Amino acid sequence: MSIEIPVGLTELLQGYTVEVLRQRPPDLVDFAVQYFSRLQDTRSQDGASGAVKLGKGVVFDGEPMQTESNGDEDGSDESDFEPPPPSRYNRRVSVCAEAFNPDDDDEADEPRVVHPKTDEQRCRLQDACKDILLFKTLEQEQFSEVLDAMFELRVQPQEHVIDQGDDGDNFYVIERGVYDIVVQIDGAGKCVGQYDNKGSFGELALMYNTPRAATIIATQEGALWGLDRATFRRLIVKANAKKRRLYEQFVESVPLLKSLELSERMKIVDVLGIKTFSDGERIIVQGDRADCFYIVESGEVKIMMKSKTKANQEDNAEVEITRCSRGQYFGELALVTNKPRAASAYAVGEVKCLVIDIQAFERLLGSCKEIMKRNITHYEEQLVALFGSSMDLRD
Ligand SMILES: Nc1ncnc2c1ncn2[C@@H]1O[C@@H]2COP(=O)(O)O[C@H]2[C@H]1O
Ligand SMILES: Nc1ncnc2c1ncn2[C@@H]1O[C@@H]2COP(=O)(O)O[C@H]2[C@H]1O
Repeated sequence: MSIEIPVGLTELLQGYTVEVLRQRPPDLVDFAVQYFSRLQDTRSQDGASGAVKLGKGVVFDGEPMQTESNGDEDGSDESDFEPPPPSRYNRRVSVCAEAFNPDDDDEADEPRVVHPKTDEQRCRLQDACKDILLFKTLEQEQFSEVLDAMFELRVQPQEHVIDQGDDGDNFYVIERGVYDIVVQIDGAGKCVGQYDNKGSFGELALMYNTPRAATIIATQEGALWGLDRATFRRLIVKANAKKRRLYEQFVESVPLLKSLELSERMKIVDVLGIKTFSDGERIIVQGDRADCFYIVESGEVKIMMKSKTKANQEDNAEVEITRCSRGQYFGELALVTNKPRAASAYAVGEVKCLVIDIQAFERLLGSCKEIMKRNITHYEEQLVALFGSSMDLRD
């Protein structure tokens, strides 16, 4: 007997499930009542009759729905659609309303945003974006769309690029400059980190429809590339939905992450990038400054350290310390101790790693640091066994 699934049922339940995972309400039934009542209210406000439009309308932590115009009314041609760069001084003032619904196909109809660039600008933009983890899971065509939509902006010392609590307007990629990350803790602003001439910020408010989670202040004159909220949601959030499907299960199986809540693991999936390395490629260089953390998804990684024995020190020989395979992590030590990389890492055969940047590591893996710290003792024992002398790996 074949069962016919009513049109809209999958989307309806998916929307509800995503909200549950996002908000983790204590009572699922109460939450369902609230969710579906709001959905119905939104539908009647919209005068919607047939298919249920999920996601865009149901908000629990904000105000009623505010849909973005698709800008198509004037019938303008995609290719000559050229909006002015969204202004940082002209922020959305209401709490943004779209719920997290990456599978909403309607966004595919929104006009493509294009900010024309000179060859010189495009070169600088490509260089700034080459290591941005959130872009690593985009198809080539989507990545080109993102680059087309980005716009350049200059910032002055002490300028606030983002203020905590504001609505999210843009995502930013750093071309140059140093930026403090300031978070309000117990009523006082605390600098919790810094971006130093690379990286990106401003993704959280756009991904989860939440107010900005930190204030970002330029400490010197700098240059940024902005990506508007609509393009970010249409391309990056959508690619993230695919990433969740691909990596959720794997991330569940990583021993280090077992102690985290499901929603925390999903947040890790949302911000991670995927990098592949060919046989023999150096992934980490001993002595370098650290800016990310790795989990092996496939293949094997060889950890090598410059020898500490006198005889070998002269020819600077590297000694193999250990290998990491699927589900194991490396590159955490320098992030935990604030020291340079303690060893080098090389791909053995083709290797695929999940990569998490230092800011996301600090924000999302804080509670795993104890496990990592305990492992340092094991590292020290390994080094004693290999080199015959102890080494101080701690901060
Ligand atoms: N510890 C942190 N807490 C919150 N946001 C952070 C932190 N470190 C970096 N950020 C970035 O600061 C940004 C502020 O705006 P968003 O909340 O949109 O996205 C945030 C992150 O990209
Ligand atoms: N015995 C060891 N000593 C130091 N690093 C090790 C050892 N075994 C594995 N590693 C990994 O090698 C990585 C090199 O970069 P990090 O210092 O950031 O983090 C290090 C650890 O993750």
